[in-house]
Amino acid sequence: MTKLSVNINKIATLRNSRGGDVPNVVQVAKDVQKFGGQGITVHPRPDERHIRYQDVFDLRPVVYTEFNIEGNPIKQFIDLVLKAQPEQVTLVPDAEDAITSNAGWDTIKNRDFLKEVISEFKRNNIRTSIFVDPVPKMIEGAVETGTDRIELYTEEYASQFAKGNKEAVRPYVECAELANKLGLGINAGHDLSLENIEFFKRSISGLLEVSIGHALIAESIYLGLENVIQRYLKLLKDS
Ligand SMILES: CC(=O)[C@@H](O)[C@H](O)COP(=O)(O)O
Ligand SMILES: NCC(=O)COP(=O)(O)O
Repeated sequence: MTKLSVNINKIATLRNSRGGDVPNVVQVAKDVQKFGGQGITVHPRPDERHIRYQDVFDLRPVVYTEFNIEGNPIKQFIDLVLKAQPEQVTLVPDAEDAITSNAGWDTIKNRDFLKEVISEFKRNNIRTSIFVDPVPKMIEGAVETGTDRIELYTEEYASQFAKGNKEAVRPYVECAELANKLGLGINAGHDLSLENIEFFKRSISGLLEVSIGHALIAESIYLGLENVIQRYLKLLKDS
């Protein structure tokens, strides 16, 4: 089964653009779950340009599905996650000034650092996932860090798929086979959409979870949030 975790960063972006509390991120998280979303993802960034650290604490009591907090494990982020106790933390090596996440971890260079941070989260019963490019060496390196899961960075797949290049899924298929063999759980995310999700899901064996935000919220403008979530759930069904 592949779970749909809805990333609500963009709801916070919209709210922050006016300085008030519309739309209310807590209400949206409740509605996402009511509409069938199987998880809520947030990616608080140090400048709090969308999800604020306080949002994480406000969301914690209402997220009864699976709370996934993503981010670069700087001290402030580690403290936040340990306090909020989500079901999953996803570590992403994004620079502070990056518009959005734009690369996976070099799991070889950062092995010792990742090992230390991951063991701290695992000691606190928080499942760990690390964001990686679909490169076999990085998957092998991920095992060494002790992480429970990897999140495959799907930007390249999404941009190639939009150009009609379905072959772009191949490195993901190979890395998923390797991850399955090595006992790593597989998540995926970034730029997944109603257009490209079905082919990805059908291609990747053992895909446990996708986190989708930007496209899902954009699609909801035309189709409505409940309808869009239902469409994703249908496309993610095991055949
Ligand atoms: C980790 C990842 O893939 C990102 O898509 C991210 O979580 C989205 O963050 P922004 O909403 O800040 O672009
Ligand atoms: N981990 C990826 C995520 O949460 C959502 O990414 P996107 O759909 O906003 O690109």
